[in-house]
Amino acid sequence: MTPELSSRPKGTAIAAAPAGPPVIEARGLVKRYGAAVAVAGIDLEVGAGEVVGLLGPNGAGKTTTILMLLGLTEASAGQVRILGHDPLREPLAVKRRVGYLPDQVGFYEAMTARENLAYTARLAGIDGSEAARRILAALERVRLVEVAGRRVSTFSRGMRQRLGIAELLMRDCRVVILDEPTSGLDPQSTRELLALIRSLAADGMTVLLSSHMLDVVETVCTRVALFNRGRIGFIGTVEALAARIGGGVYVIEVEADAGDLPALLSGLDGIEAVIPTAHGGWQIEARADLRAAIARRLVEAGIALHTLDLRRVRLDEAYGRFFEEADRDA
Ligand SMILES: Nc1ncnc2c1ncn2[C@@H]1O[C@H](COP(=O)(O)OP(=O)(O)OP(=O)(O)O)[C@@H](O)[C@H]1O
Repeated sequence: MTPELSSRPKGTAIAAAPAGPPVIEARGLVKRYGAAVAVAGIDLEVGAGEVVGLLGPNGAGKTTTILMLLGLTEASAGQVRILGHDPLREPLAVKRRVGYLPDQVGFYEAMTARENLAYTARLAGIDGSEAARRILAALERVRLVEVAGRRVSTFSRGMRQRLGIAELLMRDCRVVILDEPTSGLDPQSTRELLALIRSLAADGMTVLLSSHMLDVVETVCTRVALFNRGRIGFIGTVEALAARIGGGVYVIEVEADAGDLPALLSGLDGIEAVIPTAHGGWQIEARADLRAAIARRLVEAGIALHTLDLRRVRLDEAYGRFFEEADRDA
C-alpha cells in the first residue's frame, strides 16, 4: 500500500488546493547536486483537469522538479505522489499514466507517424485491434490522420508536437508534463497546440507546462507556479498573483489632456500607481474598476477625456513585479 504523505510543513504557503484528490502531490521536495541546491523545498498540489504553468528564470529549479515528479531523478528529500503512486518505487504505474513531452520530441525519423505510434503501443503492451483503434483515435484528435503514412523526417515542428500528444493519448495518459511546448512554433501552430491542450484539460487530463512564454502560459493555464531560487514563491491564478504582490489587479488606460494626472487623482481610494506611458497616456494600476470615479474627477476638472479602458493585469506584468520584489528582498 502506498504510504500517506507526511503533513504539510508549518508556514508553507499553498494556494487553494484543487477539489477532489490531488493528481500530483509533492511535499518538501529537495534536490542537491553536491553542495549546490537545485530545488530547496517544494510543495505542490495539482488536481484533475488543471493546467499549471511552471515559470521562473533559468536555473530556478523547474526542470529538476519535473525530473523528480517523473521519477527520472531521485529527490534528496521529500515525497512525490502522482495518481497516488511513488514515481521511484512504482515507476511502471507512473510511466503508464504520465506522459512527458520534452522540448524536442524524439521519434524514429525513417518511420511513418502511424508506425511510430504502433511501435510505442507495442512497447506499452497494447496490441492488435485495440492498438489500431487507439492509434486512429489519437491521430484524429491531433488532426494528423491525413499524414499518418508520411515519414516523421518530413514533419514540421508543430506536427511533431501534435504527434507527441497523439502518443500520450494513445497510451491513455492522465497526466502530461510539457516542456516549452510552443517554442519554435509559428502563431498558427501555437494556437492549434494551445487549443489541443485546453481540450485535453477539459477531458480531465492534468497538465504541467514549463515555459518562458508568458503570453502562451496565460492563455492556457488555470494556475501558475513561480519558481524562484529552488522554491515556489507563488502558486495561484494571475489575479491572485497581482493581488498578492500589490499594484492592483486592474489596469486602467487613460488618454486625457491632463498635465498632472497623479495630482488630479490623488486620494482616490483603490489606486495603486499612476504611470505615464511612452505614448503620452497614463496607465493606472487599481484594486477595483475605478473608471467611473476617474471620469468624474476629470470632467469636474474640465479636462477632455479621450480613452478610458479597463483590463486585467497581464501575467507578464504580474511576473515582472513578483521578481522585482523577490530580487529586492534577496
Ligand atoms: N545534473 C546537474 N548537476 C549539477 N547541477 C545541476 C544539474 N542539473 C541542474 N543543476 C542546477 O540546478 C539548478 C536548477 O536547474 P534547472 O534546470 O532545474 O532550472 P530550470 O528552472 O529548469 O531552468 P531553465 O529555465 O533554464 O530550464 C541550476 O543551478 C542548475 O545549474
